Amino acid sequence: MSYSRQSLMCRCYGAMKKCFVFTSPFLLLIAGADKDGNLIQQKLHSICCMVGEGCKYLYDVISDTFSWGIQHVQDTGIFDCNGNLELRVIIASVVLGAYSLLLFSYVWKSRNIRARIRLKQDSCRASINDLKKNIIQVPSKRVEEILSCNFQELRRRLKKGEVTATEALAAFQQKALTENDRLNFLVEPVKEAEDLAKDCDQKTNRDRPLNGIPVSIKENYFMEGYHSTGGMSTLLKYGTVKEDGVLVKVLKHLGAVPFVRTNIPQLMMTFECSNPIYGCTVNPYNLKRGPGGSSGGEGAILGAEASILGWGSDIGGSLRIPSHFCGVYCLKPTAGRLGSKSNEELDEGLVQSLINPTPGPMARDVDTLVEAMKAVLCPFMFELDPEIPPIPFNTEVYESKKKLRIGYYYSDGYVTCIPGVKRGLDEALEGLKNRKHELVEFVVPDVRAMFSELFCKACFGDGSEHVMNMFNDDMVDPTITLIVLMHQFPKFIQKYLSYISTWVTNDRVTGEQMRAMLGVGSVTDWWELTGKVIEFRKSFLQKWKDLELDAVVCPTFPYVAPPTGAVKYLIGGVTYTTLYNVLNFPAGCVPVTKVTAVDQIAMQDYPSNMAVEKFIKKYFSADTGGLPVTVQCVGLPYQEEMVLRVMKEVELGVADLKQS
Ligand SMILES: CCCCCCCC/C=C\CCCCCCCC(=O)NCC(=O)O
Repeated sequence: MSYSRQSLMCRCYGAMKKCFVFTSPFLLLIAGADKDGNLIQQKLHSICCMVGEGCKYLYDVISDTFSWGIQHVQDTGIFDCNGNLELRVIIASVVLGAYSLLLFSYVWKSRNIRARIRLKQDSCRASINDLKKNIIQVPSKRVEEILSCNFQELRRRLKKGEVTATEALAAFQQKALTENDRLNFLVEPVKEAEDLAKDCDQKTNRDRPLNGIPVSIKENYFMEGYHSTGGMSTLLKYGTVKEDGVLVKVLKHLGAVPFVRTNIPQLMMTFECSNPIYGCTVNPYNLKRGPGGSSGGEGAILGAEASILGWGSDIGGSLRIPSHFCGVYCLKPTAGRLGSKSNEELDEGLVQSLINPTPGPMARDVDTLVEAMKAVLCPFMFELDPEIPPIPFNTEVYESKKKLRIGYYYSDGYVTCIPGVKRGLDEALEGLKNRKHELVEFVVPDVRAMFSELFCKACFGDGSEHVMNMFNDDMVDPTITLIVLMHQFPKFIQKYLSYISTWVTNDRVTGEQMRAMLGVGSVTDWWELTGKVIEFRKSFLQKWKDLELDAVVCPTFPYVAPPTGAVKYLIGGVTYTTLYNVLNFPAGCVPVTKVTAVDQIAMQDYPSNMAVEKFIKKYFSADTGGLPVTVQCVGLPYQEEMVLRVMKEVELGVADLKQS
């Protein structure tokens, strides 16, 4: 069945269900009264007896509710109950029958969904067990030797034939399987990895830029023969992908060996890495905490040093948040620089063109990111996707020794950063100063309005309708139940709830976000929104130009890895990352420090005015020792090389500080 027919059916079913659920209590009230205002108890009773004893309880509840309802109607005198008794019996039976049908269809559907999920889980488990049984045997000393190499060293050894691609693959497979038992970052291994590695071992292939390098790939990347679901089991129905996406094709062409597919949050629009198909991934530094998302599986596998180069994606922070929580490096390029044909359009209809997602690399040092970008920005990719601007990596910008003028800020004006994050930025700035760069304070514009009025409105412009239709045929992960449940209510109730939530949380952003997720009303509204985004970009750019900045360095996120299950209370933090998606500026993360006991004690002075701050105080005052902190380096659109240069400067600056 086509996507659009499927989507139309879901929409109809959803609308009917909503309509029915909200009107039927009134129909039942009308149907339940006879001319004296008494309930048609006997008749209902006999119907219920026919269905069996089990319904008796239901009948009692309904009957009591009717009695109360009718009494209430009579007391208020607004309904004179002179209708036709038989008609009411029919209405009552129809309503009850329809409820039973709905219940039955719900149970049936849930059964099918569970079966679909179980099937996929079984096949993933079998794949993992298969690899465990058949993994190429490499002596453990050799494995350790390979795993201890950085990217440059591993590439050099592979090129010289000192390490074979097959050995490198086996070493990372072994490490990934071991770490996965602890962290659950694996969706499934890539079955053809061994064949790809064997091919890399041919002498004629050794000069390829990524020859023999094992790479991990986020689940939403298209790979022939694999499902790409974004954690939505409903998308399993469309089967496995028929063709590799652009980046996978490019990586294979360059000699890389994709060896595992990694986990994501359900729908990929939050940063709690959990979904009903593949379960919950945890943080390599603290198993009670999350790795972030949506590229959370990538964060965890790289943080656990079970991969050397990974590929994720980002529309609101999905590369940067897991990098920050797991202490790894990443580059979120300008949306467009690596195209959009690698991992998007999981489902037609989920595409909007105002704020675009982008694929990007994740790694364990800046050099790997640089080499990855140099490699993929190649004629082969420009030919495959002519929409990608054919701009190769600008080595001159990256290697320039020119002193830079760098803007910085400690707060974006909304959620205050915890002490460990502030200290991380202190260290990065000190390192940059020591390397003779000029630092300039930078004040960012209103991020609250940016997040709700621009980011949420753009990403959920259809009032989250398309997404909600997908949930009609899926289980909802507990990490997003609340927000999905809220969308079941009619819009006017959601609006009402949004005002209550502003009042309860003492935070206007929560309510504004809820209203923004109700979408825009018309094409005119969408154009207006587009105008606002353009205006926001223009005025930000002007500020940047006025200060003559080369780059900006700032916190990646206001807090470190949160306990699993806590993200729903901490969403406000995303203003730090979403800002650079709305602007479409490239940004990367560099790990700079880890939370200390002193940082934890300093949490006593953390504000607790808004609910989000209270939750931050609750979750980050203890048990955060040793959790990584990164800083975010930002550049102007299409200046990925400048971002990488600043990242390198931060990396070197912080390393110097630690040595001195
Ligand atoms: C209607 C149900 C939607 C449930 C999703 C929760 C929504 C929370 C609202 C806004 C928060 C935005 C957080 C963004 C996190 C980063 C996501 C991201 O970059 N995804 C893109 C990708 O993975 O490619």
